[in-house]
Parts: sequence; structure tokens; C-alpha cells
Amino acid sequence: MQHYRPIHQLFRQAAVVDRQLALVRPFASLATVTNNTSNLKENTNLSNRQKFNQIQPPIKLYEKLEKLGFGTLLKTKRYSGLHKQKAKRDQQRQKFTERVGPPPEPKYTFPLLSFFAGAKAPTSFPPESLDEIAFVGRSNVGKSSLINSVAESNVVRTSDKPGLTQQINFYNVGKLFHMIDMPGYGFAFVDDAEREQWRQLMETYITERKTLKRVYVVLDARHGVKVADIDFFKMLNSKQVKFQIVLTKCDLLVLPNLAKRIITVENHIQQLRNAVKDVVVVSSKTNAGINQFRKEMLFLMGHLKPKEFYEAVQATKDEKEAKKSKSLNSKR
Ligand SMILES: Nc1nc2c(ncn2[C@@H]2O[C@H](COP(=O)(O)OP(=O)(O)OP(=O)(O)O)[C@@H](O)[C@H]2O)c(=O)[nH]1
Ligand SMILES: [Mg+2]
Repeated sequence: MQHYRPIHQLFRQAAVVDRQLALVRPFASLATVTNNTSNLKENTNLSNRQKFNQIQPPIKLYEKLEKLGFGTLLKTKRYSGLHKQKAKRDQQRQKFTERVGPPPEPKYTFPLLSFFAGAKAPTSFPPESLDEIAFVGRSNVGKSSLINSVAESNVVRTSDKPGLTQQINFYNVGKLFHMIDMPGYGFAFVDDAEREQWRQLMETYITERKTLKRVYVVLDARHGVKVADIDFFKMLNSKQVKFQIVLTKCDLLVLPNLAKRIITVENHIQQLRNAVKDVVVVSSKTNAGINQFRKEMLFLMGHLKPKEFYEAVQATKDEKEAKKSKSLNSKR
């Protein structure tokens, strides 16, 4: 007599095989790699460092990072498999598009950044007017530097010592929208009472501000998600505030480690309903990823203009620069 297995058992078996394949398939899709890392997490014998090292980012992610300006993968034996895959993908792409790639992106620009209010207590918040974007994160991760970088300004004060920004600072981006620089959370050098005061201030702003359109949680790419960040994600999630992760200081990581870091961060936010699943990847020092981030912010705030606008702005700037250097040369 022939025995048939119930359908749910077949599905379960297929899932097991798929998971096993995911572990041996070296360069699978991003989704598979994510499964891959969660499998690794189940293996309690591995240290976090070992789990991190075992992540195998897909070629797609490397291509994205390369496009954003984070360098290229070394042509060593270690990455020869990835290079072979890349060559194959290029070949396929060439077949379909005859090498006519997408047109180059213009340089997106923000209008002039200016400080207009600082608040140490909710009573000092300026009245709600234009839409707002807030930058939060642990101390010293690079929030203030990031605001300067996207706005091509040096108005926001930065420091290599943690705890510089000690109030909520409001900046005008021309007359388009506001950018808000927050004090860092999880700052160890202030006493408990002060830390609690900052936490309440930030929580009040984030939960009560009607004009707040997006919270960017900034993480240092070298450290990824820490306990203080998880607590903050939970708070944002419980208050149903939509947020997005920005990984900064990405210039301080070699490309493979940066790709692995992105995957671990994506794993952290997978289950959080209010987290935007796309992670922004930038460096305020080299400006890699900044132009793309600027474009996304302008789109989010409803102020993204057609490419021709930014091309014209750039052409006028270039013309002015050329005139300036010409007159300087003639004076010499
Ligand atoms: N290499 C590198 N350094 C960065 C980057 N962004 C910021 N930094 C440095 O990190 C340090 C801290 O930067 P801040 O922008 O002041 O950090 P913050 O998050 O505003 O700090 P608090 O105001 O104390 O919460 C400074 O020394 C910056 O120069 C980056 O993308 N790459
Ligand atoms: Mg700061």
C-alpha cells in the first residue's frame, strides 16, 4: 500500500532543505542572506564576531554601495566568486540595454541652512509651521555632522567628544522645511536625572509634534545597533512613530564589513512595524551616499524638483566659479 505524506509535512521538508541550501549557497539574494544570518543567530556556539564574519552579502549590495561611492571590492582571490558573478551580471545587462545605463544623477542641493530655535524644555519648542525631519541617535554617532553634510554647511556645531548637543536645535532649510538636531541618547557622562530629563524632552517632541514627518535614527556603522538603540526603537514603535535608520561614518569600514553591517541592521528592524526597511548608508566625511540621501529627503518633504532644475543650479554655480578664478588669475 502506498503512503502519501500530508501536504504540510512536504512544505516543512521543503523549508528545511531551503534553509540548508541558504547556508551553503554563497551569494544568494538579500532575503536569503537575511535568513542565513538568522540561522546563524540560532547557533549559540558562535560569538557575535563569528556570526558577523560568516555573513555573505550578495553582489547586488556591493553594486549598490559601489554606485553610492563607497569604493570597489578588491580583486583578490577571496572575492573572485563575487567578481565572476558581477561579470556575468554585467554581460546580461549589456545584452538587454546595449550598455545604455540610466542617465547620471544631478547634484541635488538644499537652500541655505540657518539656526532659528533651541529648546531645553517643551515650553521652548517653536510654534509648529513647516514640516520637520529629526535626527536622533546615541552621542557622538555623527548626527550634527550629517546635518552639515546634507546642507553643505558648517552652521551646526560638532565635536569629537560625546555630548556636545545638549538641547533640541531647530534649523531652517531655506523656506522648504526644518531639520532638527537632537541631543544624543545613552550618554554616559551626565547624571541619571539629567539623562531622564533629556529622554522626556525627546519623547515629548517626537510624540507630540504634528509637523514631524520623519525620524532618522543615526547609527555609527562601526558599532551598529546597541542596547540603547533597541530601547529607542521600542519607544518609537510603541508610540507608532515612523522612523528610518541612517548608517553613518561608513568611510571607516572596509567594503565587505560595511555590507555585512547593513545586513545585521536590516535584521534588527525586520520585525519593527514602524521602521522603514531601507537603510540609508552615508559618510559625512567623504560625502558618499549624501547626494542620494538629499534626493530622498527632498522627495519625502515634497520638494524634489525635476532634474533640469538642479542641473541649471549647478551650471550657474560652475559659471560663477569660472568667472571668479579668471578674475583672480588676471589680478596676479
Ligand atoms: N570618519 C568620519 N567621522 C565622522 C563622520 N561623521 C561624524 N564624524 C566625526 O564624529 C564626531 C562626532 O560627530 P558629531 O556630529 O558631533 O556627533 P553627534 O552625534 O552630533 O554627537 P552629540 O551631539 O554629542 O550627540 C566628530 O569628531 C566628527 O568629525 C563620518 O561620516 N566619518
Ligand atoms: Mg550633535
